[in-house]
Amino acid sequence: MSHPKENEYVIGVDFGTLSGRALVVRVSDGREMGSAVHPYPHAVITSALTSDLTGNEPVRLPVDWALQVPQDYREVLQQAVPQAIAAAGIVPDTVVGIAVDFTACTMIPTLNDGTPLCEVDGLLAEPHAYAKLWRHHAAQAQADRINELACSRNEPWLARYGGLISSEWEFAKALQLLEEAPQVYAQLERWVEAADWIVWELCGEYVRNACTAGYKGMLQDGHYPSSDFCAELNPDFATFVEDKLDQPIGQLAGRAGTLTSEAAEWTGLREGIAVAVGNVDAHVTAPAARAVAPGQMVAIMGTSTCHVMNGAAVLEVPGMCGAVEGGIVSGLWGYEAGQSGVGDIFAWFVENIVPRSYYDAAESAGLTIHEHLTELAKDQEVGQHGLIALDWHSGNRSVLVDHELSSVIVGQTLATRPEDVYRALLEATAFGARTIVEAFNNSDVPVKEFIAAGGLIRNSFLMQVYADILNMPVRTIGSTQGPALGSAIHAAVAAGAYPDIHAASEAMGAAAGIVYEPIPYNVARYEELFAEYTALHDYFGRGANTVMHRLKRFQRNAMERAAQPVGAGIILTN
Ligand SMILES: Nc1ncnc2c1ncn2[C@@H]1O[C@H](COP(=O)(O)OP(=O)(O)O)[C@@H](O)[C@H]1O
Ligand SMILES: O=C(CO)[C@H](O)[C@H](O)COP(=O)(O)O
Repeated sequence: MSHPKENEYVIGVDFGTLSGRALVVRVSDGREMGSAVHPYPHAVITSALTSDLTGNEPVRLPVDWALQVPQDYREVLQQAVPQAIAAAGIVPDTVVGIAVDFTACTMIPTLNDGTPLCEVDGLLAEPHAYAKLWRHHAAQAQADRINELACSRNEPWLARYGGLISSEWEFAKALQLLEEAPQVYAQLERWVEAADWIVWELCGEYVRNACTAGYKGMLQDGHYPSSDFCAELNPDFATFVEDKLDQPIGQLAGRAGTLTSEAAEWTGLREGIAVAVGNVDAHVTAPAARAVAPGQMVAIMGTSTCHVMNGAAVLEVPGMCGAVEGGIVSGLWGYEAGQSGVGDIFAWFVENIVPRSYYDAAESAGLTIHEHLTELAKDQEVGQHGLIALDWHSGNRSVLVDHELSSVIVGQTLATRPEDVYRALLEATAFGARTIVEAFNNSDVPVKEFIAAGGLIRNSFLMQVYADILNMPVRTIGSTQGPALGSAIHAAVAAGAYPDIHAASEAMGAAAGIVYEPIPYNVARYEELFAEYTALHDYFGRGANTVMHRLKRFQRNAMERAAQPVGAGIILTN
């Protein structure tokens, strides 16, 4: 290990849901020098593959699909990295390492050389050949079967996932691919996490990171679910692990390889610099927040929220996403839980429900629509809007692990205004977070601190609502670039500038941000509303009323009917 020099830099690249952000960071002290963002040209594809992709007619997608285009990820390296270097005003040759973090579980089907199937002749118009984004929720039927079988066979790994695995993950998505498009599955050679694919693009080496392999690929104690288990799911799935998934594992902050000449050309960086093993946008943020000790829960609040926390031992937390040894930092058990929709819910509301007049008023006040609605809602008494909402617009990842669930807002009247609903939605996400924190506390994995990172920390009213509903202080991270900074810290270790992630986090982690203390008056009132939230949560989420599941089935069938020519006489099941 060499001592970090004053004029050495690293780059962290955070691949989010809609864009990739590159951040240049000084190795010696973590100073953020400059950054740039590149939005993915195709964003998230949910309704149809357009003709620019298929080269022919558009191809409609069924309900709950969410695809992305891998070429958009390459563009982030080609655009955002050089722009960040220019913004930082540094000499590119002083960059000693690069690391990336990605949304997960975002899966790319590829050939053995890493070529995404959607770039292979004959597969351009095949939806299953594209990247399936983390929030592709169309594999719930496969996830249900995986859960039922694992439970009936008493599979030892199931407890490591709180008793249920999610439709967002590697096995459920792969099984969907096999069962809906066997001809594409036959061409699939590697089933690759996007985090590892982009590292492969950078250094020419396919190294599977320990984080996604553990949380999303069900790798526990060195083993994946057995071929026997996979065969019982579907005989053609028996050799999935050995044929398409298994790959040498790289530990977090390790070096995957060095920058290739092609990637050096794309990024403007020096060939041969260290490329770190890939990581997940949530987990990578813990060192950036200097929150790697057991009991420090970091909530990365953006389009969704992930909750990550270290623990000294492994215990079962019902409905958690997973517990993985070394899943956040080596030497500790990393726990993860999550809410599939948070900022996404607020975005849905402002894009679909808020009237034009509110946009005009926001513009006149020089505010974003979110800021305007927050201003209108923030001085209400707790409960004044008369509403309770469930935060399930994108399903429920924890603690129910069910993406067939949807939202409900109780209490609307003719007097209900947009700001009332907006506030109820903010509160709903905080109630969802409290449900998760309580699941940990009740399982002897106590949450001692709650640290918020991600884009939503800019909303101070929202942070106060979380403090009041959780009844614990909420500390924000003193950086607006938590994941990218976390990646940069990993790059510094991979480049040999620090001996391990603890030392690098200490030297380069962000300063503490604002601490929001709970306000006792609000806490008392939110207690009552949380009891109402929990009653609704259990009623719709734990089987007393399965209307949400039935509505999803109606919707799927109706969509299929709508896609058929009139009089086609199709038979649908429910
Ligand atoms: N002032 C605000 N209050 C609440 N939500 C906001 C506000 N401004 C933006 N958002 C939401 O934040 C989300 C973006 O968060 P961000 O962390 O930037 O993205 P990502 O999760 O892709 O990294 C969007 O879903 C948007 O709806
Ligand atoms: O599940 C995840 C990590 O395990 C996803 O990466 C995350 O939910 C998506 O992140 P973001 O909301 O920041 O785009």
